[in-house]
Amino acid sequence: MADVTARPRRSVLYMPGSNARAMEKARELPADALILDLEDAVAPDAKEEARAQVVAAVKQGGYGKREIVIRVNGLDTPWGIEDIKAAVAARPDAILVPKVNSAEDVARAETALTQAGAHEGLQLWCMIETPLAILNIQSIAAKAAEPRSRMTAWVMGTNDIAKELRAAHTQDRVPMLTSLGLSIIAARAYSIVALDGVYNDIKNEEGFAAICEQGRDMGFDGKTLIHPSQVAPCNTIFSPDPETVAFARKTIEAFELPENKGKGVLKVDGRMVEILHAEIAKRTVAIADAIAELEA
Ligand SMILES: CC(C)(COP(=O)(O)OP(=O)(O)OC[C@H]1O[C@@H](n2cnc3c(N)ncnc32)[C@H](O)[C@@H]1OP(=O)(O)O)[C@@H](O)C(=O)NCCC(=O)NCCSC(=O)C[C@H](O)C(=O)O
Ligand SMILES: [Mg+2]
Repeated sequence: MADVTARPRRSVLYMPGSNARAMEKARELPADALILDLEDAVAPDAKEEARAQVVAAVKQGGYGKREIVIRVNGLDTPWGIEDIKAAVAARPDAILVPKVNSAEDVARAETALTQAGAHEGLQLWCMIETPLAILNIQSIAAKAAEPRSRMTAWVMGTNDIAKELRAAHTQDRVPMLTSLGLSIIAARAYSIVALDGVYNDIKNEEGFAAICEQGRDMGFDGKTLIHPSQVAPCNTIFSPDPETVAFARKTIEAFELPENKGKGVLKVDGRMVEILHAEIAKRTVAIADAIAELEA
């Protein structure tokens, strides 16, 4: 699988697959990625109709450079396998499987994608949202290192985590930090993209910004969203700021100067930079360039 980790995923907007207007409106929204949901946002009676609508919307296209993800129902539900077959046939960028509990669940999802005729490059995204997933986090992550693995990204399901833990949704997210932290550590250890969970209080702009900053500072690549009003602030918060990008370019240039060849530590603008900072700088510049290209 090609390296897809430097692609911007600052803002990843969910919408119910039963909501045709939302899927239409999403063609105009500046979200980096869209999740067309067949799972929890769709009532049981509406599952088949939503599946048909999502497939039609993805086949119709018009989403530009936005990454298109279909969240299917769990493989143990009455809809899961049919969702996967229909979703694979629509050729999205990724299929998101909910409530992954173990490495075996990842293997089952990979097999289901293969049996459904998944195209080369189709990614598998997994929801991390159960206590078992947190307990099994390293073995789940290790599946990404297997040859031909499609698993590239994790999405934190903070509503389900709060439900399962009987934890409160507090603004500081203290009850959630163990789950978020372990997931980030495992994702980073196995080069998996990590996306933060949703913020339910749509009207609370200050609270949303604070929680975006917290997720960014923990290391998340971006955040999942539920409403168009959350897209622009989220893009801003998860974009590297211009000063950081300028300093990153200077750092890379400094290490490339002939007189600095072979050096492990330098001073740039009065700050110590080591080779590890040059590596961080390269990623910052790659993300900034990818954002510029996406927004061009
Ligand atoms: C939460 C909502 C039900 C609110 O809907 P509504 O009251 O219609 O909102 P607005 O009137 O403010 O909408 C204004 C316009 O924006 C469009 N809209 C709204 N939401 C979306 C969206 N998500 N994507 C695209 N467009 C959207 C409306 O159509 C209006 O458009 P216009 O006609 O031009 O005026 C609703 O926002 C919603 O359904 N949100 C997504 C809910 C969802 O998908 N939930 C599932 C994922 S969350 C989850 O399960 C995470 C995880 O599993 C976990 O465990 O945590
Ligand atoms: Mg969930």
